[in-house]
Amino acid sequence: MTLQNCLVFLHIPSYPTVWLLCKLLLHFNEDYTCTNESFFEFSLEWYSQRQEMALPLWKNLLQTTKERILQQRRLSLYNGAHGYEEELIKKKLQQFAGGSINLSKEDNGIGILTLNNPKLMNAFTGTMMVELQERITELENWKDGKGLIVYGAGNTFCSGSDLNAVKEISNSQDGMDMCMFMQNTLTRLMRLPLISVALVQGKAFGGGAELTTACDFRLMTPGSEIRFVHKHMGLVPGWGGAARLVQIVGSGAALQLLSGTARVDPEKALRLGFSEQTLSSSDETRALEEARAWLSQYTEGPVSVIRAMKKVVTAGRELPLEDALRTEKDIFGTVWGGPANLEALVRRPKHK
Ligand SMILES: CC[C@@H](C(=O)O)C(=O)SCCNC(=O)CCNC(=O)[C@H](O)C(C)(C)COP(=O)(O)OP(=O)(O)OC[C@H]1O[C@@H](n2cnc3c(N)ncnc32)[C@H](O)[C@@H]1OP(=O)(O)O
Repeated sequence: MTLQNCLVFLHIPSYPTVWLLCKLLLHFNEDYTCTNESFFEFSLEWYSQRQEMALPLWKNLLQTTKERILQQRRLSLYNGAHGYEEELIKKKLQQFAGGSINLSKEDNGIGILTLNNPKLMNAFTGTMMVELQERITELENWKDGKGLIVYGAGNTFCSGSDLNAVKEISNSQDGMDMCMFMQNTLTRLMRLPLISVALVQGKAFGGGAELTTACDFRLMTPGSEIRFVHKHMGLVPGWGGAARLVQIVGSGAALQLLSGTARVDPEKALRLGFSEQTLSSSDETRALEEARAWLSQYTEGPVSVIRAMKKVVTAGRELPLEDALRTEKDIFGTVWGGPANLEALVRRPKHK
């Protein structure tokens, strides 16, 4: 990290600590590179040794910035250490154009994410993969968001990667890059502090089936089908679908669905606990309305509480017990004595 990067990265162009930062980095020539963490460890060490010099503000800034870096690291599954160069990968993916990923954020806190490439059964082109990441970044920054419905245009969900693009990136490096990009993206989707539902109409095949596993819930319309067809492609899931499927239905059922490329219709999905409900209509508009109604029973209530609820469940699902408990404590602290809590103490609701 050079001095310029440091300053830009730390976003502290005006603080007096720029002087301190320059002092520190003067020890190193311009080409000094460091990992973010080693830089902050060194800085903290350097300043803690010169206690009288270290401005409390500077130490707080460093600590906050370090936490932000670690948070950013946590958000991203892969990074440079894994050979993951995101900007290069995005450039490559953008060579395969077509379709779009649309997002509408509604006043009631429900987002509607539409996979829009109906001519190809909503198959994911390279630009759609990049747009999916852009929409998820928007959702990560949507502080009023409580719920999300993911569905496909043209009354079908998604038939996986666009096979025309797949042919062009069939070499190992490009395949691994696409795999890491989509795993990063779907992990961020899964971790959104919103309650997410995949509305499955028509077909959810291959990567499309994997996308359904990155949502908290699945709702299916009559006649719809989820199918992990990877074996027929000489593949295993690459977008994280296997790891998530095991968590949802258990390893036995997951192995049968993957190695048997079973057609999962709404009845089978209910039996497996893979789908929450079979909707009554397979009409696109009515199915979306039914999905909204289903989701609203869980997103009713203060946005801060709904988002905190998803966060504690994510912690319980992903962290070792003691870390999950500590995270729950921290999240509890954000709502205890908050506006919704205080208002409820006045209202004294009866839970009949
Ligand atoms: C990590 C997994 C990931 C990867 O490896 O990168 C993948 O997801 S690989 C792709 C896995 N998906 C598939 O193999 C599905 C292939 N498609 C089908 O099996 C069928 O299309 C269908 C989904 C069962 C629907 O069949 P049907 O209703 O008969 O429609 P058509 O087959 O006529 O499709 C209409 C139109 O759409 C094109 N199409 C469909 N899927 C894809 C796709 N994945 N990539 C590119 N194009 C696709 C299909 O070719 C038709 O177009 P035209 O031939 O121009 O009419």
